[in-house]
Amino acid sequence: MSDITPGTPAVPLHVEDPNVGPRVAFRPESGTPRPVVGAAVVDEVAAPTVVLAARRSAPEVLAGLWEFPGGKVEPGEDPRAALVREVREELGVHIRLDREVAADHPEGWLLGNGARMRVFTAEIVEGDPQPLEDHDRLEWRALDRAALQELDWIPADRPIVDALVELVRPGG
Ligand SMILES: Nc1nc2c([nH]c(=O)n2[C@H]2C[C@H](O)[C@@H](COP(=O)(O)OP(=O)(O)OP(=O)(O)O)O2)c(=O)[nH]1
Repeated sequence: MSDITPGTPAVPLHVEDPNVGPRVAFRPESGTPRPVVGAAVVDEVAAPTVVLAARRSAPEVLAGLWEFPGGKVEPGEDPRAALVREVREELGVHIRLDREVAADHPEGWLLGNGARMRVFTAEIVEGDPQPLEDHDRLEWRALDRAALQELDWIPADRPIVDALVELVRPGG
């Protein structure tokens, strides 16, 4: 007889790995996920030619994928202030935000976990970016759709990359 009882989640919450013992395989976020902010850091907001992509080193499920540096907004924190803070923590640079890469939703782009992310273009006003936290590699890439999409982005970021290229296109 099956040991599955009504109400048992379809996705197991724990898996047994003979090498490391039980671990959490997938834990849905409870409640509303915290909003996320990301920075499309360009060389110069007035005439951008390249954007800074960052490769995640953690968590395991995202490691190796490229993203916009940034992170979660703290409760009560202004999203733009949160983004400046996150980029300082992660890359060790101070940025000045410019335009929003607008989504078709005021709270931003839908991410894989149901959170929404607002993305802003930005330029560095102080410091030399280094992968200090959460990333193992940074790369300046031409603001060209094909060149950017060659990277292995977090899937939810691909439409944002296209929108960024459109936004910074002369006349965009
Ligand atoms: N920073 C960033 N996060 C992204 C992007 N695309 C995307 O799906 N995400 C997801 C990955 C994470 O689930 C979430 C951001 O969480 P995070 O781990 O970077 O946040 P955080 O630095 O504040 O870290 P913590 O509070 O969880 O320790 O958004 C992106 O381009 N940039």
